[in-house]
Amino acid sequence: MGNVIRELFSGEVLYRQGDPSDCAWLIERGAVELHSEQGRRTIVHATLGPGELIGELGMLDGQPRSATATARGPTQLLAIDHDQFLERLESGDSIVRTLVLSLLRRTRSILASLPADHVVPPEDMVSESRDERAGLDKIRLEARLRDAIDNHTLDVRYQPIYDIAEGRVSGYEALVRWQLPDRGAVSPAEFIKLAEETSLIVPVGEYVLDRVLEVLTALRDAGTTPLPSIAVNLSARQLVEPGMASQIVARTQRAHLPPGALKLEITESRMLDYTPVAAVMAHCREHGIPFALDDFGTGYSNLTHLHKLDFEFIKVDQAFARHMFDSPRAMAIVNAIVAMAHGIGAYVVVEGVETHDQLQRLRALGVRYAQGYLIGQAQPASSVLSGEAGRGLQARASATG
Ligand SMILES: Nc1ncnc2c1ncn2[C@@H]1O[C@@H]2COP(=O)(O)O[C@H]2[C@H]1O
Repeated sequence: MGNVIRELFSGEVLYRQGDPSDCAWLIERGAVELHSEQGRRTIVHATLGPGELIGELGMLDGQPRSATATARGPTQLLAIDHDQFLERLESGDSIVRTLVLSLLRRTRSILASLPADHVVPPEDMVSESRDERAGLDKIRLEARLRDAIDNHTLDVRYQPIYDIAEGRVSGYEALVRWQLPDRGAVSPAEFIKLAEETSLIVPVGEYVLDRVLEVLTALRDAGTTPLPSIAVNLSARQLVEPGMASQIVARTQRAHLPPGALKLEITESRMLDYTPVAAVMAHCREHGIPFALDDFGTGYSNLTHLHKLDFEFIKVDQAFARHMFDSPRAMAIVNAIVAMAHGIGAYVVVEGVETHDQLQRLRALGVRYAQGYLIGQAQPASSVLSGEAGRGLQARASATG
């Protein structure tokens, strides 16, 4: 992945007519003039400004650049990745694909037949509908996400998980956070969903995995015993992405970590094809990587998952802990999940634990693990490394235990 954000000085050439096409660009600031040589004449086709795309023709059909692009004044551009765009086009509706490709062919033939002195005035080219603006915003966010991965500005935080039976923090869940200077926090739901639309989700997953393996390795090297486990969230879609599982296994083996140090939490927001997921899970498990089913009891995280796939941990959605005392039904459901989990040899982790009363009740129900604000919020790697992330809160959680 090259530079996602490109700054050009006035007069700098972005590319020349005839150059190979690798990506398109969104103009963020400044202006770009497009011109081509026809015989001895230089024809200026247009000068494009903020919010406009350039280079989309070559990106779409791989033909060489139809014109030379030169910055007029200091200009900032965002790269639109060729592979990601094509993945979207290929996974899109075949009717939309046909229309886009037909428009592309037609545009090329119109451009080829324009009189030599024809200049497209900028106002004729811009018609930003609401849909188009939403598309540009997505392009921007995606480009910045690629930039964040390249420049390591995604933040991984660690939320402690409390082992109720042993009375200590025994592990963490890694949670990825993304802060943009001009936008504030971008919710993981938004950027993970965006990344999942293309294979960009693979480098996001690898990024988090690498940070987690760094923390585990540092803890091990510092002689921390017992070594806490750290869980990484992956969607089943991510897990079956070609090469993902072998990458996970290879990286974990390279780190020489004991079995169980790295866990994977499967989050699911849609229906699954179980066979490939089961195969990948079996492969990881053989290499000492256990699995947790996340958000159990909501959305698509259902009994069929437990029937078809083998999980070592079931994470009960926080809604159940929250309503345990005001709803006997919620309490009965947690109870039933614990009984079921024991029946299939899995441990239960209840999320969203906020009070000592909840913790006490979960202990009485035989729940093994708790996670939530009572135990601790997500904290930086430095607190995990210093032991701080578990210690004080652990004392608090066990105070009434
Ligand atoms: N006549 C034109 N008016 C506006 N933009 C153009 C014109 N001709 C080419 N372009 C843009 O200039 C880009 C040059 O590289 P591409 O051929 O990849 O994609 C082209 C379009 O984005």
